[in-house]
Amino acid sequence: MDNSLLDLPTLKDLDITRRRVFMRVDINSPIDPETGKILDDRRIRVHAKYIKEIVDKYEPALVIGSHQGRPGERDFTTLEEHAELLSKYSGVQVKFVDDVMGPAARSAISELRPGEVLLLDNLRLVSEEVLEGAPEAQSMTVFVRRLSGLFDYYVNDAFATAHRSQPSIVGFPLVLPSAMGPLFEKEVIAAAKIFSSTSGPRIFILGGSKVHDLLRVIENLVRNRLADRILTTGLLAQLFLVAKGVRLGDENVRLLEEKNILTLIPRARLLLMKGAPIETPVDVKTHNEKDDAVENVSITKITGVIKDIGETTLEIYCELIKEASLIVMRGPAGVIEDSKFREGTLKILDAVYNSRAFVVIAGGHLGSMIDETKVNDRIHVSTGGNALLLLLSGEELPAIKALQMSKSIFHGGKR
Ligand SMILES: Nc1ncnc2c1ncn2[C@@H]1O[C@H](COP(=O)(O)OP(=O)(O)O)[C@@H](O)[C@H]1O
Ligand SMILES: O=C(OP(=O)(O)O)[C@H](O)COP(=O)(O)O
Repeated sequence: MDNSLLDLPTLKDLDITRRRVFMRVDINSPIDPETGKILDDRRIRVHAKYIKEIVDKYEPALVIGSHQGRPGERDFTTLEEHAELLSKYSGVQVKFVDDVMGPAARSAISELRPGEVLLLDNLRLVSEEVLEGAPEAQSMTVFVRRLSGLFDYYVNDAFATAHRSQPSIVGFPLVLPSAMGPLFEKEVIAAAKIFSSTSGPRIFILGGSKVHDLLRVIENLVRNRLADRILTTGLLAQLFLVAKGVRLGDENVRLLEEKNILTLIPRARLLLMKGAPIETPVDVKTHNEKDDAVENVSITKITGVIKDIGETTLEIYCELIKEASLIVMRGPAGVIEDSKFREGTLKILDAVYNSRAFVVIAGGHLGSMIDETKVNDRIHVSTGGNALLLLLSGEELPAIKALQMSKSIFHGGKR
């Protein structure tokens, strides 16, 4: 990893005391698909602590923005509950406006006084925020042009979204003096130490549902020879099973098709043919919706919808985990929203806690499954998922590039 990351501008390089600040955070959280309520508020708790510190130290008029889910997905919600939880955990009253850049948001921002905090609604309610583009183009969006004039400074504390080249991440740094926030800084410092702290087998346990990002991570890991073993779980495992010629059954293939994952098969096959150290499950837990039955089946005899990795796979993966000196785990092994399919993730986490390895646990859903009492100096729990993995695997993250551009445009920043 590039050590120049540690030269990114920080809050010490700006003078935000009692000034107007727009801070991008990532309080994107797992959501109960039935009730729309937040299932786990770990990211909110972490950000609340830093928001309190910033308010106490600098008393800015602090406007916070975050996304939640993606349009069209069931976790795409408004941020009202997030504001309540931020207030509860920070002890600072966090106002909420159900608008992003319209008249209601702009007047709430203008009326905000030093020492007060306002949360805007889900930034992805603005269609421009969902599109990726170069920083120069994003700085010209209506979104950035409408809001930037209302602020003196921009702070990016959304490390977990640092891999998205979206306006709230890369647009504002080009038009406002900018810095990374305290959580972003902590994550970058921790990431810089990860590979230097180990020698010996490096095992990546990769799962969850964001398969496009993960395939890019795996390609980088393989190209840069950073992984000795990659244990796949979740929807990622299904991609590699299909790439190996395993028949998953119509229901599972349909889900992969809906998520546009089947288009990735040629790239997955190429990795396998190159001899990439990618392991796939030998059995899975399936759910049969007709009779609500849960079965543990071999991958040669799959019926029903795959919801978790199977028992034999767990035994093998847990055995392999014992060999590791570095473990990077990202994404749950199964559909953890349903308690019947949490076992794979929980048992792997247990093996990881009990290993001798230096451990990195990355991402929102996985973070929600950790047992905080097991976390010690050997275990780094990152708020970032794919952002951290892309950084570790050698990519330049758009958020970091934009902060570097900002530093050269505004010469470090003080206004
Ligand atoms: N076999 C599976 N089928 C469908 N979804 C899965 C499967 N395994 C895991 N998932 C889903 O992956 C999602 C979490 O993935 P992701 O967002 O990539 O993780 P994180 O938030 O930790 O970065 C969860 O909503 C979970 O239901
Ligand atoms: O949860 C996130 O990423 P992650 O699943 O890689 O941890 C971030 O909030 C980014 O969300 P996105 O992948 O919808 O851009």
